[in-house]
Amino acid sequence: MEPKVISQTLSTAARSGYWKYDGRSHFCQKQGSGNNWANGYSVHGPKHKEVIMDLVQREAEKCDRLGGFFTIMSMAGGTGSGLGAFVTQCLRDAFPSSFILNHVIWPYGTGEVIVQNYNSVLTLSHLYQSSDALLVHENDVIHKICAQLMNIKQISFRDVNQVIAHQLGSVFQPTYTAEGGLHYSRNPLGDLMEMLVPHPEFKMLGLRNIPQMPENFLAYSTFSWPGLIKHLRQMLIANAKMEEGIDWQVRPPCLGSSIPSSHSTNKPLHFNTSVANLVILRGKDMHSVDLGSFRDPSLYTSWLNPQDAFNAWKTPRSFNKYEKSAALVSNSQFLLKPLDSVVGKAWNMFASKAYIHQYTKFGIQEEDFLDSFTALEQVISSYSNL
Ligand SMILES: Nc1nc2c(ncn2[C@@H]2O[C@H](COP(=O)(O)OP(=O)(O)OP(=O)(O)O)[C@@H](O)[C@H]2O)c(=O)[nH]1
Repeated sequence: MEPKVISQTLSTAARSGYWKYDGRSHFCQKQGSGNNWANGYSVHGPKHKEVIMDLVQREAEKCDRLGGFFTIMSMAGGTGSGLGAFVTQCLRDAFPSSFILNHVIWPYGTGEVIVQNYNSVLTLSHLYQSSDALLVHENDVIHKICAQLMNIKQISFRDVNQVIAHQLGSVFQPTYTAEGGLHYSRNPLGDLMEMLVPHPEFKMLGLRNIPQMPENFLAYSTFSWPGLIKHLRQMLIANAKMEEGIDWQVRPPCLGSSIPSSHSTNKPLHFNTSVANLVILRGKDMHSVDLGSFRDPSLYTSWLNPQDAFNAWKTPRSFNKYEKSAALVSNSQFLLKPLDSVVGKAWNMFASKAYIHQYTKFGIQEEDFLDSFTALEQVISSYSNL
């Protein structure tokens, strides 16, 4: 929201020499939302709706074919979270048949904004109503990747953002989306939703990729597809966010029992059950890769046909100097623990009515909080019962 931040972003893009923002395509105000969701959602949102939506409309009209909207926002502050949730709702109203994917930055677990759990609960519950899917990046996880895989000593947001950008690029750079296809997808957002979001109750998407290492290590490393796929699959089922420290003991539950898996009590602890998965392979010989291990029905919930639950996109073009690389977007139980923790912490604060007056003064009532808690408890319960 702040002019300094916006002008820095504009000039960084222009300086890159690769691309720049249209000089008129930005919006800022003198002040942000003071880490208050209600301020962003109930004050800044309605006040600036017209200007913001005019800017969006102008961009949309430039498109021959509008694929949809991809928003980038944090949950812990007031602007990304509150204004972001408000704008997402406006997009849904103004473009009812367009795809909306919200890229959401999950705050560090500790030491940031005191009301971050309130802001996160309000953001998630509102996005769950108006968005098609939420692609989540946890700052703690990316920070760990910077430290352990990228060998960065003093980690800044710039480093964190570079890893996030790499991961997003590994999904959204052009690929062939049809089996054996030779045409790049023209509708990546739509294809992504079609493959990963088969039910509106399950909208949480997570992203993992392999390999990830400092650029100067690449010249000395070789990778085999079977090795990469084996690691990526174990990262999925053991819910490891990076290739280091994977728990190799985690195994899929045995199938063949007569009890439907959703009612099964014998699921191994820590096994990460999926609704759907999408693997994206980039680099040479990708056509020969055997992805059978991702088609294993025991990885998935019982209510979806396993054949529909797994898809792969491929391209022979290597990505970002990696000769071979694989990314996995999954709709799975990966976020259950962090979600449960955020909701639990927010609930404890709410029970003692801490800081609630900061929200009621901008028109967000206690009932709004209760509705948000209920909505997210439902999401937690749905994912738990996969
Ligand atoms: N990954 C990443 N996270 C960021 C970055 N900047 C801020 N955050 C996270 O965003 C949260 C804070 O929200 P901000 O985005 O700074 O706040 P805002 O949306 O501008 O809202 P106000 O400051 O209240 O106007 C914290 O969880 C930060 O860790 C960034 O450049 N990269």
